[in-house]
Amino acid sequence: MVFDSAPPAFDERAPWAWTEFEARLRARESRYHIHHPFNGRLNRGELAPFQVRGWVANRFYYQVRIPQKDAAVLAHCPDREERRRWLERILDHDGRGDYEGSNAGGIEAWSRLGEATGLAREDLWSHRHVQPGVRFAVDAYVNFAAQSPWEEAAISSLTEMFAPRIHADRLAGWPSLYPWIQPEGLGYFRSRIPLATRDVEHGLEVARRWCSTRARQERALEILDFKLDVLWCMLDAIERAYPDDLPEERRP
Ligand SMILES: O=C(O)c1cc(C(=O)O)c2c(n1)C(=O)C(=O)c1cc(C(=O)O)[nH]c1-2
Repeated sequence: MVFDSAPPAFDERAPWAWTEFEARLRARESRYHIHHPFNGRLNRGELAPFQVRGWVANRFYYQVRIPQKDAAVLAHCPDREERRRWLERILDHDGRGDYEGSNAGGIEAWSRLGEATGLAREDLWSHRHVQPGVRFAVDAYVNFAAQSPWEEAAISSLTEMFAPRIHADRLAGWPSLYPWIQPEGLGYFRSRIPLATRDVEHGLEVARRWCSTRARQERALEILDFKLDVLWCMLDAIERAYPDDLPEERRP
């Protein structure tokens, strides 16, 4: 009996075929922050300017930490070709050359979004509006990448499978819903659609190669759930910080 209940010494289950595994990864879209109530209000144009500014200021903390997360991935990656590809992600955010024009990078583009919503540059860059829950969630993501095999960290970036739609929603809706936001500020969302698509292609290649057993495939789904929780917690904290009746003097 003891032998019957002991865990198997090795995983006897066959891995899912790639199409089945990929479909299971993609099905996690149902937990993406696109479905968070705060994102719903944001994209239906229901938020006041101070709530949009609160979202932009808090999300900026994610933006500035992403290249550090990607540097942690690089630090663990022993393969030169893979590092070359991954390095692009850091440059996409930190920029190339000067801080003007189309190569200025995602952080600079997000800071233009901040200015377009009326946030002072100093308010954005000082992170003075960043909520504890946002900081904890984002830092958890960076720490995960710092402590995991690079393939697992690559898999955690696969929430980007679902990001092109959320960026496209903003581009389609915001100009008429929030006419007070200068349209040049939306450049970040436009730039991310092709980059997210390229990143996901690479992330899926890594997942396909790394997840050669059912146990690793299940681990990948857990990792994706963790990252979905990071994004969801960020919006929970932002929603809580900026209720409709927030006193005037505490509004960003
Ligand atoms: O606006 C969004 O909803 C959203 C979501 C995500 C995501 O799914 O993690 C990213 C981004 N934007 C984004 O702009 C971005 O550069 C990015 C990088 C990563 C990552 O995990 O490496 N996710 C995301």
